[in-house]
Amino acid sequence: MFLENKIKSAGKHGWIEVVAGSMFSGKTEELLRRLRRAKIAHQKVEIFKPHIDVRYSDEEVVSHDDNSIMSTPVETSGNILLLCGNVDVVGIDEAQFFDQGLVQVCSQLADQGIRVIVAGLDMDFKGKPFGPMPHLLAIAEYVTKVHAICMRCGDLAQFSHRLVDEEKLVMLGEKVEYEPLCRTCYCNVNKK
Ligand SMILES: Nc1ncnc2c1ncn2[C@@H]1O[C@H](COP(=O)(O)OP(=O)(O)O)[C@@H](O)[C@H]1O
Ligand SMILES: Cc1cn([C@H]2C[C@H](O)[C@@H](COP(=O)(O)O)O2)c(=O)[nH]c1=O
Ligand SMILES: [Zn+2]
Repeated sequence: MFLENKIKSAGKHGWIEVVAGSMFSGKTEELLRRLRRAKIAHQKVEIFKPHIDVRYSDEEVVSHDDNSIMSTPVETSGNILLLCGNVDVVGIDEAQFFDQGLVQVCSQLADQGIRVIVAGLDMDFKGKPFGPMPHLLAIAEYVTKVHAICMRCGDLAQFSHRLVDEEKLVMLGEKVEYEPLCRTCYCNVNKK
């Protein structure tokens, strides 16, 4: 459970929160939970996602459990800065798909007094750090690593194993294309 500071009583200072983990680990659910609570607190919230993420909806951030919130799809991280006038909280989903400029954008927003909440895959299907996520994890004030359930053994999973024969880094997908695995099961499937 993440406990929010009170933006108003603490004065105008910003910070970066990162929610990271494998696919199906609850990143989007946790992002939505934090954003809904900010809205309940009457804070002005803007939510962004990369324009390529159109799995469930063009304009919404949608979790695997079908919870959703309206968002603005953007082509580059720079567009986020242009769309953040007078906001208290900025939410960004699928951060791994953004360009490296997202790091500077998040820093700038936090420096301006905005609470920035970023959710994304920390590793790609090869187990390598994904896009701007490692840098964001390094500079964030608060980091939450969430875990899925391993589809082979029921342990905690931190890897996203690709089930189809495709080598390109970006390939949108769901349960047909990916399964979350623990370290032992991920090592076993990659030995074969
Ligand atoms: N193997 C799994 N481990 C955990 N949750 C799973 C799994 N498969 C499906 N889910 C569902 O996915 C939900 C999390 O969805 P979501 O927040 O969209 O995850 P993420 O954004 O990390 O991919 C869980 O609440 C659960 O109902
Ligand atoms: C591991 C991995 C994933 N992807 C894609 C697959 C999904 O469309 C998203 C992740 O969505 P989620 O909300 O975290 O479930 O990313 C990819 O393109 N490349 C990869 O290596
Ligand atoms: Zn396992």
